[in-house]
Amino acid sequence: MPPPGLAGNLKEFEAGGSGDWFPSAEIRYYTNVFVVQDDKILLGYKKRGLGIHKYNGFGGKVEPNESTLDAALRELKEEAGITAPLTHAGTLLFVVPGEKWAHIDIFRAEEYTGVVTESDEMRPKWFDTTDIPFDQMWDEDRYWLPLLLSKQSFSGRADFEREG
Ligand SMILES: CNc1ncnc2c1ncn2[C@@H]1O[C@H](COP(=O)(O)OP(=O)(O)OP(=O)(O)O)[C@@H](O)[C@H]1O
Repeated sequence: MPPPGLAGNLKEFEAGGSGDWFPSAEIRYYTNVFVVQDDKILLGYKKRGLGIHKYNGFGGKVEPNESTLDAALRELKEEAGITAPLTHAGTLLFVVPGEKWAHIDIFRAEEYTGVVTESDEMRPKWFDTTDIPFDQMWDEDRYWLPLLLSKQSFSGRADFEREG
């Protein structure tokens, strides 16, 4: 069974839905971009804000009147200083009690232009794909990042308890 709220149910989901699977919650849209070249993956060490002190792809909130792809390109440029042709890799939904739901579109790039540059928000670092620092990443990344690396499209939902 597909994760609730995904796989074709987006229209009902956005409308607030009904029944057990669709508690009324506002949704916030995010992007996340991973550059993969040969056996290396580019991650960023988050210096401030949501996910501080974790490694992640480059991304952020989709602004009003901006497409998800445009948002992904903008954040990649702002946070890592590069531009890249992006392929949609998967979609994730994160649910935290009492917070807006986070809908994250994840992209993969295999080439880029520009010079990888540290920003106020992110310190970029290349890792071997066999040595990804999952213990310094969001807990659920270990489940779907291997799918991104093997180019299998994915969708998933993770429900978190509140910190503490
Ligand atoms: C809960 N599980 C999660 N697992 C993995 N990644 C997660 C995540 N929850 C959020 N993310 C990512 O974290 C970044 C936050 O971005 P965030 O700094 O808030 O956005 P933005 O750059 O717009 O911030 P400013 O408002 O400019 O500070 C963004 O890439 C988003 O995709």
